[in-house]
Formats: sequence, structure tokens, C-alpha cells
Amino acid sequence: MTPLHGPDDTAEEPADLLPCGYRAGEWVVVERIGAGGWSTVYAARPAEHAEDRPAEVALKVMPTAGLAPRQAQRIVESAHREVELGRRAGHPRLIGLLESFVLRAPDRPSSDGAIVLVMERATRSLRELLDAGVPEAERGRLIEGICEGLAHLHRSGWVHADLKPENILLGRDGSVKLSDFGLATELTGTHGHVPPLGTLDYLPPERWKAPLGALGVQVRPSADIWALGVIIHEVFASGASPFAGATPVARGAAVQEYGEGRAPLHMDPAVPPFWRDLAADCLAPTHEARAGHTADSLLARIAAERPTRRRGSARPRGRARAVLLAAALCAVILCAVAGGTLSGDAPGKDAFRPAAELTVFNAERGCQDRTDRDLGCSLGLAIDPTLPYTPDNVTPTRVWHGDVLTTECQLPHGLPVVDEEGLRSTRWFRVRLPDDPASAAWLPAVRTRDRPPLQNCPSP
Ligand SMILES: Nc1ncnc2c1ncn2[C@@H]1O[C@H](COP(=O)(O)OP(=O)(O)OP(=O)(O)O)[C@@H](O)[C@H]1O
Repeated sequence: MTPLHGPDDTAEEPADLLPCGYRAGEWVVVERIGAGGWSTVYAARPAEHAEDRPAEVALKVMPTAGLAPRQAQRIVESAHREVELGRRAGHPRLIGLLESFVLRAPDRPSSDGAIVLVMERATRSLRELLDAGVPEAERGRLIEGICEGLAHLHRSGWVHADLKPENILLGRDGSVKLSDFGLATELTGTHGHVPPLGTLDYLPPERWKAPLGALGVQVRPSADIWALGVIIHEVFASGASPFAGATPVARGAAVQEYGEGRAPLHMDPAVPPFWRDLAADCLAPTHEARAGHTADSLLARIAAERPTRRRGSARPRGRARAVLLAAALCAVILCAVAGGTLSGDAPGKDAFRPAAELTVFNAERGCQDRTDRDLGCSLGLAIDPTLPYTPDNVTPTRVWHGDVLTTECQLPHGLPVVDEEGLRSTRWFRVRLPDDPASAAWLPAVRTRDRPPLQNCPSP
């Protein structure tokens, strides 16, 4: 996020605050990932081996030292919003927040007192993918994932208020995760309030004239829908904004001209007709015209068009198929939510619990970077988690580091398994076989670093 009226492309990066190997709380810094206006993000690992800790996380460090009291207050409020949203509206399409703490670093006065958010680590952002070129076959899936995240946020009563490619992260399995909820606001009635901050390229026309009240600027979910429209265009038009201009301020002027009806919407012909119509609806010039295009309604349109998209692409294999299976399950869950299956007054409440994704983790370092699916790096799924995890108790289906499996339930007390790093667990997850989703087998918890909340399985 950047000051709304500030020159956002001249912002200085904060100095590199924490060196590699630095211990922050229960975590050790591995490397610096990136920096935003108020924070630096680091990759980190647990200081000590623990079963309930992921092997890698991202630490978002927000220093407060040397700031004017109002700025420090803004950072505290921003961290509070992220923690609150993570606590109350967690979802597979939102980056997971593990914990937050205040860094005690008397040896480093500039970091002492910094607020640290410990997050699920993503592999890269949509911005990086846009810079590298988004593969054609991935484009629709990415937009659908963003839309799923937004639909969940809006249904939960929140507005993101800073949706942009830097804040759309990709998990190791390619899954979309919305992040950076430092400006997210909970709706009170039809709108919420945010500080006068944002990223110029993604602000709807009405934000350029919004009055600044005591609580900040008013925002509504339609502001996120506008940002989604810009992002759809960027994804299909090699990163180009639908609003021409050499700088964010010039593009902002084009947005205002369009909003006032003085210029039409120009979209790149590279954007396919279905996505162009969708983006045009997201980019309706006023809140009133945009309000009918909710994230749920956009998601339904995308789901209805999906078979056409599928027919146009080859049958996916391996990991891609697992990702699509997870996306399909996710769509089923979203439909169930939209249809009230999970609502408090629905009959059969709790009869259907959402599935979760697990990313397979192989503790053998030499296997983690291999993509050749070498048998020596494969891992087995057990037939019976109460019997020894030996070759005669595993299915013929093998899985590899980074594969994504779908699970619906766990067995907390199966036979203990110890991995190559000495991590021990009695927990097992019942997973769908990637090559035969109608069948299930068991993944020992030491073979993944994910710990989704799950119901217990009936005894096997
Ligand atoms: N959980 C994460 N895993 C991996 N990378 C991350 C994670 N969170 C953030 N990043 C990376 O770190 C960069 C900085 O993130 P941050 O949220 O601090 O700032 P920003 O969104 O770029 O800017 P601002 O918050 O000022 O708008 C991001 O661009 C993103 O690429």
C-alpha cells in the first residue's frame, strides 16, 4: 500500500533489517523475500523441530521504531486487521496466518518492537508471474482462484481494499492465495472505512473523489471487483492495464476520464471474449453499475464457462490434475455454501465438512528440487494406518514432494511414523488417490507440513 496521493513509484525500499540466521521469536530468518511500503518479508524456518510447525514460513516484519506516533499507530492497526481477518475468515484461498508477535531485539534498535506476522509461505506473487509471462492454460484457473478468495472475503463481510498482483500469491502447488490484509476492513452495513492509502493502478473511479472522514475513506466490495477487472485484463494482456498512461498517476487520470463518461473502455484484443465481458462488468464505471456483479455471481459465470475451457485444453496429468481436482472440490464447497448447506439453519448441518489440500513433503533434501518423479524419491500411501508403514502396507500409487492431495479427515492416533529428520507423529490423513479419486489411502502426517483443521475419520 502506498499513500494515495504520493508518487508510488519512487517509494524507497526499507533497509534490509534482519540478517540470514537471525532468530526472531521461534523462527530463524533464511532470506529476504521482498519489501512493501511498511514491511519487509523474510523466508524463515522453525528454530526447533516441532511436529505442529511448517518447515518454512514467511515473516512479515513491520518496524515501528523511529516512526511518528500516528504512523506507528497505523502499523499496529494494520497488523491488527491482518490478525483479526486471519482468525475469523481463514480459507484455502487466503494466505494462512500462524501467529503474530512483537520482536524483542535490543541488539538491533531499528527492529526492536517491530510487529511480526508469521504466514504460510508462498512461492511467488502474481506480479512475478506476470513479469515472467502467465502460461495461457493457467490464466482462467488463476482468475477463478482470485474470485474464490474474494467471494469468501465478501461473504464473510470483509473488503480487501488493496487487491493487486503483489498481494495475490501462489502456493507451491500453484494454488492462489490472497494476502496482505493490512487495509482489509470489515463492513458495517454497506461499507467499511480504510485509511487514505491504496495502490493507484487498482483504485476505482469513485475512490479518486471519496471524501476523507474521521474514520477514513469509505469502501465497498465493489472496489475489490474493480481491482479484479484490472487484474483480469493484465493476466490476458501480458500485464497491460486497460487504462493507458506511462505512470500510475497518468493511468489514474484515464480512470477518472472513463468514470466521468469522457472516454470509453479500451480493452486489448488479446483478451478473449468471455474474459473481456467479465472484465467489462467488473470495470463498470460507477459503484451502482458494478454492485450487481458480485464475486459470487462472477464465480458462477466462470464455473459455467469452465467446461468450454476444459474442452479447449488437453486432459491434465499428474500434479495439474490434482490441482484441478482440488479446484473442482473447492467449487463444490462454494456452491454448497452459496446454497446454504453449511449455514447454521440448514438441515444436516456438519454432515458435510470441507475437504482440505495437503502438499506432500519429502524430508530428503535431494528429492525436493527434482521434477523427474524418480522412483527413489517417491513416497508411499498406506493401506492401513494402524499397521506398520512397510512396503506391503502401501498402495501401488506413489506420490512425490510438492504433489497436492485432497483430504477430508484425519486419524490422530495411528501407528507412529518417524521421518528422515527424526520428526515423529501418530497422525495420519485419509487422502484421495491422485490417479483414482474414488479411492482413498493414508498419508502419515510427517509427509506433509500442512495441518488443516479436519474432523476425525471413523476408525479404519
Ligand atoms: N506469505 C508470503 N510468502 C511469500 N512471499 C510473500 C508473502 N507475503 C508477501 N510476500 C512477498 O513479499 C513482498 C512484500 O510484501 P508486503 O505485503 O510487505 O508488501 P506489498 O504488498 O508488496 O506492498 P504494500 O504492503 O506496501 O502494498 C510481496 O510483493 C510478496 O511478493
